[in-house]
Amino acid sequence: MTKFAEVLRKVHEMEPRVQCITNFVTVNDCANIILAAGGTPSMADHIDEVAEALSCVQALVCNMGAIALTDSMIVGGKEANRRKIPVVLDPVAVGGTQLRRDAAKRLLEEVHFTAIRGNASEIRYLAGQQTTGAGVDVSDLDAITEENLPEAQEMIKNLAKSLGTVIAVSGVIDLVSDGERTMVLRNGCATMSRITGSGCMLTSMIGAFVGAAAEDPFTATCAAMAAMGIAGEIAEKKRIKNGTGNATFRTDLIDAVFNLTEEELTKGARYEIF
Ligand SMILES: Nc1ncnc2c1ncn2[C@@H]1O[C@H](COP(=O)(O)OP(=O)(O)O)[C@@H](O)[C@H]1O
Ligand SMILES: Cc1ncsc1CCOP(=O)(O)O
Ligand SMILES: [Mg+2]
Repeated sequence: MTKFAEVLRKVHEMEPRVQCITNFVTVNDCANIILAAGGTPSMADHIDEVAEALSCVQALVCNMGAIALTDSMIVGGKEANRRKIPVVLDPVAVGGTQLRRDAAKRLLEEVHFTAIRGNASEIRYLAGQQTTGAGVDVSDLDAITEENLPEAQEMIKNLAKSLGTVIAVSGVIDLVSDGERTMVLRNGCATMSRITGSGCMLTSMIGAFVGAAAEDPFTATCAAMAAMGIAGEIAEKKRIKNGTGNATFRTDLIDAVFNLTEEELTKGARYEIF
């Protein structure tokens, strides 16, 4: 069995509780994907309860889609740091508005994140690059391609080093780096970008995986990226077979995570490590 399978087994055995401060667009999907992966979600996000609620969780996920809850994320993130609970950030549309740029600056100054997962526009913005972000989605100009892969690998490696965190970029090609190791993953399918929430769900799953395998957040993040991509491929096969659309795909994606076996994860993961 691979290390990915070991991480999945830990998630199933530990059933980590993952607290999410997240947006109202995809909150239900985030809760269900954590359950599908074997964890337990807690959506406590009020500033007056967020720190106290952390007393019984294994990971905190801060999703900037909930931009009005930035203060809750800072209070919760600091308390999680104090308790040595991993914190994962999803920098939704981070370069898009001044409010989000300021929020990201505050979050990165005040909270140490174990992992940050975004699309290429979001991660390139955090790396200080000029971006052409299209709201919550990646812009074509920022996307990671076979042509710009060496540059993108260098970019996330440097960002991971400078922030002391695991950086994960999702898209057609996924990349993960902790500043030393960098993994390129090639799972998933285009329909994943035709539902809202695949990114938020992935970040929530990283929360569950990092919560269960806190000793190796790089491998835990890679395992979550591979698991989500393979689940997307399983859901896509069903969609093509049954002629269904994006609404059923969303349900099938969650089902595929629920039913994902260690063997499927081991055999299905397409990755290279650098
Ligand atoms: N065209 C694609 N081909 C393969 N996988 C994709 C594609 N678009 C998105 N994904 C997958 O969908 C998930 C969400 O990624 P992404 O769409 O980049 O996030 P976001 O919704 O935050 O922009 C990831 O698992 C990613 O690998
Ligand atoms: C549409 C939208 N608007 C604010 S948050 C959000 C959800 C973004 O979800 P994802 O990045 O997972 O598609
Ligand atoms: Mg997103």
